[in-house]
Amino acid sequence: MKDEQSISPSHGLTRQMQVYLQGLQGQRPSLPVSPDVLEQRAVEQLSLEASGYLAGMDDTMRANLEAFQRWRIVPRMLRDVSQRQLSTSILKMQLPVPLLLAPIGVQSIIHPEAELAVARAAHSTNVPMILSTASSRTLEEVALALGDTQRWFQLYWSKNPDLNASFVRRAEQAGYGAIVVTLDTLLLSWREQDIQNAYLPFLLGEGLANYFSDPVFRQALLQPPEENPVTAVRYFTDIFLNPSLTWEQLGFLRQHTSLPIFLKGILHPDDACKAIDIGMDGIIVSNHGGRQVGGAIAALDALPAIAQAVNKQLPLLFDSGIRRGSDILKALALGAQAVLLGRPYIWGLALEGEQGVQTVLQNILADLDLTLALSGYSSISQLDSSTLVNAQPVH
Ligand SMILES: Cc1cc2nc3c(=O)[nH]c(=O)nc-3n(C[C@H](O)[C@H](O)[C@H](O)COP(=O)(O)O)c2cc1C
Ligand SMILES: CC(C)CC(=O)C(=O)O
Repeated sequence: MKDEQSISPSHGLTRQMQVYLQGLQGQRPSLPVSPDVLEQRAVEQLSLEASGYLAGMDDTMRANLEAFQRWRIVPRMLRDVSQRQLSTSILKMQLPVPLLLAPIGVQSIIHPEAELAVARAAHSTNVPMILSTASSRTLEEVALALGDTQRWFQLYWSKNPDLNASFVRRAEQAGYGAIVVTLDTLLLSWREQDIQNAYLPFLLGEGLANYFSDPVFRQALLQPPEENPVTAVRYFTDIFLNPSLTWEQLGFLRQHTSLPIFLKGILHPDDACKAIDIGMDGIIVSNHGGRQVGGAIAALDALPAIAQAVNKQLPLLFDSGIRRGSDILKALALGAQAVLLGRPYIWGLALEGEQGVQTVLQNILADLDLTLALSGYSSISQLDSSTLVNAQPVH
């Protein structure tokens, strides 16, 4: 059972009233409601190094946000929207809302409770969490904090096949319901701020909890990471980057798990078709929040052609640039079945820990619920390309 914070069908109205009633008692929301102000406040709170790492790269990130601005919702009137349906199902998984928490590594640089705070907020709101391989807490600890909340495990495919198999085995044992293989980070991009700050958290041993706790990883070392962290970090850097990975090798994963496999980082329709051909279970259209290829296509701009190519043959998810309810609605209208929320929940974590993540989730879902209703839809399943118009800016 979830607590009273979990999302109900009339969540938008309930949340709005709750905030206004608190206002009557002289209480304003402590966390900024506007995503822009939220980001700004989080940046002020974090060290230069952590905020630079979180930001990543500017150019593609800006393109992601601009792409959302070009699509506009065309609201329809008088269609009885008193009951709203936000739930969806992906393969055999029932999602209460079309939203999951994107895998974000190294959360210890943001807040001391890191992924545990996020997991507790995911649990109280009943929003599924995708845990990064590069988490600061082990996948088993996070599973415990999540309780019965749905969880998926994101896999960074290292050069050590036994380690990859071990991660997948551990994820299965800890109740993760899907494996998300991230394809766009086989090398780290040229991140100007991190290079300027001479900062890479992994070199300081941050974000390596799953590695340091893994029997295969430990076996490859002469001394355990607790005794010789420098060598352990060096071994991590030796195996993490894996630019020789090819489509053929994905078959290895199939042999090692019966869990559904999602590929994250697809931006070309031909790659989406390849994923179908080799028997993958789902696709996440994403440009990693603009953090990997500077000058890349905005993820939202890639979505319509991929949705057309996939033609509902497998579930299509989306991330990169989701900031408010209308963004979720737009991505669903363009063919995504659900979206992943990235940085906004981390800004909440930076400012107010578990409570901050919970508030960010409640706000964006309230916004989605109200935007859906005001646009004339009683269910997210009614959204399609006719919901939107592409309004190119006039120069
Ligand atoms: C600080 C940071 C760390 C991330 N770490 C991972 C990761 O470990 N694995 C992964 O697949 N994606 C990672 N991502 C990418 C997110 O999963 C997601 O694709 C991206 O944040 C979505 O864009 P948005 O932040 O604009 O919503 C990371 C993103 C950020 C901001
Ligand atoms: C390099 C990863 C371990 C973390 C990540 O995906 C990111 O920083 O974007």
